[in-house]
Amino acid sequence: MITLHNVSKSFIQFDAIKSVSLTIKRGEIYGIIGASGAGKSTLLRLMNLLEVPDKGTVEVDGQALTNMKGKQLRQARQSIGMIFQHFNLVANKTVYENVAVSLQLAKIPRKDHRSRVEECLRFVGLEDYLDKYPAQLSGGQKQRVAIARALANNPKVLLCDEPTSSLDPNTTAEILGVLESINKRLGVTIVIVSHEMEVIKSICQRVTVMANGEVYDTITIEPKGVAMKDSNPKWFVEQLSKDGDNSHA
Ligand SMILES: Nc1ncnc2c1ncn2[C@@H]1O[C@H](COP(=O)(O)OP(=O)(O)OP(=O)(O)O)[C@@H](O)[C@H]1O
Repeated sequence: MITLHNVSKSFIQFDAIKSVSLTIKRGEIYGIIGASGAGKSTLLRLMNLLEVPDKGTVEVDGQALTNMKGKQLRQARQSIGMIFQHFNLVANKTVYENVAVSLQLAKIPRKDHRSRVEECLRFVGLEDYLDKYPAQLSGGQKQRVAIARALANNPKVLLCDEPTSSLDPNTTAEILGVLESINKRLGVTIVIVSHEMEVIKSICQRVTVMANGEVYDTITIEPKGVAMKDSNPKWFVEQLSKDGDNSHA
């Protein structure tokens, strides 16, 4: 579903991503973990070309994004939703308007907005919050609105950049539940960047460990979060074996 081939990205002489190749399968919930500055967010943003790679190719759902520009790229991006740690809602727009922004950008006729916005808000359990403003919502509710906005154009992929890092443990579990149901009920492939082992263990089927802009390893996680070692990266296995631990990678 997502294939990166020898992708590199530098910022002013700093090599943030160094020739990374990976493949994410259709229907997976896939994690990216690593220490601060390892390149996790940059790697995620390369998957929808929010960051343009200096070298290498990015393919999503059979489409080579790295060969596209302008309108064609904007259209391809509509099948890739994204959510962020700080939600990125527009403060002076209502919940309804925040979700409808996605439909406006996709040039969906206005007459079709209401039913689609309501459907997406129902999916995340916020159908009664249409007229509220972001400041009137809890962190978890804000993230639900951001998820509804990301779902509005029926994406095939949802990219999540530290989606629960601003939330308390209970709200984190709720949001992970929403992401799981998007994956199961809607068949959306999900990629989650997180520095929290608990998040990765509880929801992901595979995880790539990033270190210094490179893939350190890719691990399969069994149901219930037990590591099934494709190989034996000591650091990662140590982290996985820490029970109920919230320590940062
Ligand atoms: N736009 C940019 N301009 C310059 N340097 C950047 C830019 N974006 C990222 N970097 C640098 O690239 C490296 C990787 O950043 P990235 O945000 O991908 O790491 P990360 O693993 O997500 O870290 P964190 O967990 O702290 O968010 C860092 O050293 C960062 O300072």
